[in-house]
Amino acid sequence: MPDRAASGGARAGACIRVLAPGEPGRQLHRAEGGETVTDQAVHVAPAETAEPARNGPHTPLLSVRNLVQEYVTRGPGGIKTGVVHAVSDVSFDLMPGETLGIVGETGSGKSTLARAVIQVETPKSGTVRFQGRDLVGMSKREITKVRADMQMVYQDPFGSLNPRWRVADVIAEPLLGHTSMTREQRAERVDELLDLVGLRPETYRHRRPLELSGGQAQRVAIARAVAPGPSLIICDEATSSLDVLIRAQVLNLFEKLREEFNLAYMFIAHDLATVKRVSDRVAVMHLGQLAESGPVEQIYAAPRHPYTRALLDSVPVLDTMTGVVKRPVALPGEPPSPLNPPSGCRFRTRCPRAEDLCAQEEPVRTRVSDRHTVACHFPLTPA
Ligand SMILES: Nc1ncnc2c1ncn2[C@@H]1O[C@H](COP(=O)(O)OP(=O)(O)OP(=O)(O)O)[C@@H](O)[C@H]1O
Repeated sequence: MPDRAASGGARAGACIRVLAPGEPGRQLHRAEGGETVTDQAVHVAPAETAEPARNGPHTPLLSVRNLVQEYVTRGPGGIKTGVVHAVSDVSFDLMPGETLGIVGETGSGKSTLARAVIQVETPKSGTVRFQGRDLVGMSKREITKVRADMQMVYQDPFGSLNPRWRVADVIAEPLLGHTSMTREQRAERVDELLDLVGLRPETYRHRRPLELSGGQAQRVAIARAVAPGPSLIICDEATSSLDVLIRAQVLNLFEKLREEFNLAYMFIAHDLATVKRVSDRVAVMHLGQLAESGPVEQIYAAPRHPYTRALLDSVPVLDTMTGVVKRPVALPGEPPSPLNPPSGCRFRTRCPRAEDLCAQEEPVRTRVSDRHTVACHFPLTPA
């Protein structure tokens, strides 16, 4: 569905000058005509994990390797009671302009992965190479600079917008590092950004966040995220709290930004239909691990991991040919505790295909086709 509100303001082919803090003069060009993407170097990923983008260069924008994040739980007196294995040995690549959907049940580690990637939290181990540089262990100052290129949009826009500030100040804040920009230039930039996300500058620039609807506030959060000219936006349930119509508009907006600026997204969501709609590739997380990853059409049409199959079966699907709604099948049992994951395969206690081997050995991620990997001793055979 075309998003008139969102598309109305953008001037096709124009060049919105959105600058990263500390990078005077840097410009983010619309990608139209195969134009500029970023001004940073990118590195070549190891051959075993590099996955070609649909139309892009063969060098990842983001390369995550063996990422581990754990939380120590403590009881009375600060005594250690356990370790939550929130993210365990996760590796993936993300190409410029690509959207990687990340799905999984609640508690499977999606948000922890996002926080570790953007370095809101330092991971226990592993590497996060972004534009060729490992972010893990960087100083706070360096990370702040990198964040201009890697932005996050959260589920609750009101939580990330200062309620006392006017919309114009909220969006202008990431631009304040540009001492070379005058106040007038910043104001002009804010109006361009409001225009870009489909909000009339004259109507919205002076409002405060609490005077906005949820959809409008999310657009402001997106304008703020886009302001410094990022090449990656991490969306953590960014459309989950929006009603269906507004969600469609915001998804269209993400798509428009991607087309115009060659933006890449990590798109975390529970809603499998939304992930299917926006993603090029999908990574399926189960209890902190990647159970399966691959091109969206393969994951949805022919999943190879029994967990992915069960996730897909757990949502009602309308057969558009017959008009019949396929009844959902609940995922078997409760997810095991990340405090004490099962030995071997972490899904085995709920898996209909589990055999002795599954308790003894952890399955390694295996490539089942060109860009499709699965971590299962007994993967499903494609129909
Ligand atoms: N700061 C923390 N301290 C202790 N445990 C944590 C912390 N943050 C997350 N966890 C635990 O880590 C696991 C992964 O949580 P996470 O929020 O990443 O999952 P999720 O897939 O994003 O879930 P949801 O879809 O509900 O947001 C959960 O068991 C959670 O309780």
